[in-house]
Formats: sequence, structure tokens, C-alpha cells
Amino acid sequence: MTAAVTPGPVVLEARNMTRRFGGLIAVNNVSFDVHEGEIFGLIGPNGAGKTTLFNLMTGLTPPSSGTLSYRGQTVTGLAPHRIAGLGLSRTFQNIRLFRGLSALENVKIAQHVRTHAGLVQGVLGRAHAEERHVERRAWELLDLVGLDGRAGELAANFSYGDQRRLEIARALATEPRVLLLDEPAAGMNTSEKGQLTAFIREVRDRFDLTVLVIEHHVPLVMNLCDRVAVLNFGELIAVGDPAAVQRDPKVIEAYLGGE
Ligand SMILES: Nc1ncnc2c1ncn2[C@@H]1O[C@H](COP(=O)(O)OP(=O)(O)OP(=O)(O)O)[C@@H](O)[C@H]1O
Repeated sequence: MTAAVTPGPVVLEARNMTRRFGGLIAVNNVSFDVHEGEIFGLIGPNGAGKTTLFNLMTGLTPPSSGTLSYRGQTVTGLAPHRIAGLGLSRTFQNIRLFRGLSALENVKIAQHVRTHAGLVQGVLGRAHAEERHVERRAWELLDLVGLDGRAGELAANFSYGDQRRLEIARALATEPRVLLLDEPAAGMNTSEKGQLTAFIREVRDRFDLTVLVIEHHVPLVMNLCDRVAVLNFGELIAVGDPAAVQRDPKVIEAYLGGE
């Protein structure tokens, strides 16, 4: 478990975020703060609303009501690329790499969120200096995630674990301040899961990030996260340090008791 540290300033403020799909309330009046530099876990049973909450935060799904502020600026209602451009970057539960492109190309393309080049221009013809910078940075990120030796291989040929690492490299290519990871351990083998905690901490420290992570693997969440929020049927039933959350009777009943 991480040592208690003084929390940094609030970077994200979710206020009364709600999303209805017809009669179903997938996310129900959820409010929480995330502090700079935290690793903040989001757990809950299947269908609890975790991915929908990430989608609301990153602009993929508009909320029915409620807001998200990032460093005091309301980002609710902005398009996903605008939110990414402000510094919120994410990975997906169902991996969304360009499977037919190489690892290097996947990371290079992601950088156009920052360089403002269009997708076609991003692939075909940037100015030389910018292209060299993009290429160098892509190699650095592949090196960081341990895939620089496989830069030319197609993403489709990578194991789940390596695809997830490549997704993280791609998310980092947009130079985020906040990284949202949707089930980074899914599909990983035991040894890959074992390395993930150290890897996420290293990424947080190296890039001075705030990290939000959805994860089903409870021991990983409890080891990794500074604070944990628990969703159940769309409602936030607990937020706090991992040990306190793990002891909370509401959480035990909703989720951990069933493990
Ligand atoms: N686009 C959609 N249309 C209708 N219902 C949806 C949609 N997206 C999510 N839901 C429903 O909202 C609820 C929350 O789903 P969500 O995927 O956010 O849960 P989750 O906690 O991420 O689940 P899991 O752990 O299984 O990934 C579920 O009942 C789901 O079926």
C-alpha cells in the first residue's frame, strides 16, 4: 500500500453526474474529487456504471445531467478530442488500437491531438522537423512501455498485455495530465498483472500524472490506488483509502463479499 501523502490540489470535480439510458440509470448523481498526483481507483460489480462514468468524463457520452470540471474549467459538453487536448487521455476496456498498423505508427498517429495535424497529414506528410520530433517521441514512449524492440510489428500480433501497454503509450502520446485506464489488467497473465502496479506508478511519477483506473482485479486496486471509489447500480457507495473501503459493510455487501 502507498504511504499516506498530503493530497495535491483538486484537478477533477465530478458533480451530480447522471446518465440515463431509457429507464435505466447507469450513473446516478455521482460526485467526487480527484487530487493531483493521485492514483484513484474505480471499482464495482459488472454493470455498475464504471465505463459509462469514464465515457461521461471523456466526452464520449453526454451526461443527462451533472458536470465535470478539470482544473476549475467545466469540460462537460466538449467533444472528446477537445477534452483530450486539454489533458485528459484514456485507454479502453475493449482495446482500440489500429490493428493493421505497427506499434510505432499507432503511437505516432496519437500525437496529432497535440500537434494539431489531421489524420491523413499525420500519416503522410508533416513538416520534417515536426515529423522527426513525433518519431523520436514515439520511440521514447515505446521504450518506456518496453516495446521499442517490436516497433515495426503489427499491433494485431501483440499479446493482450502488450496491446494494453501499447494503448498506454498511445494515451501518453497526447501528453496528458490525467490518464484514465479502463481495466488495464484485463487479459493479462499473472506475471503481467504483477508488473502492472509498478509500471503504472512509474508512468505516474515520470510524467507527473493523475491516474484514474477502473479495475476488476481487487488485490491490484488495493495495492495500487491511493483512494478508491465504489459504484453499485450507478451510485457511489463509498470513497476513501483502500483499507477503509475494503472494510465498509456496504462495499462488502455489494461487491467484495461476492469475490
Ligand atoms: N449505450 C448504452 N445504451 C444502453 N445501456 C447502456 C449503454 N451503455 C451502458 N449501458 C448500461 O449501463 C449500465 C452500466 O454499464 P457500464 O458498462 O458503464 O458498467 P461497468 O461498471 O463498466 O460494467 P463492466 O464492469 O461489466 O464493464 C449497464 O446496465 C449497461 O447495460
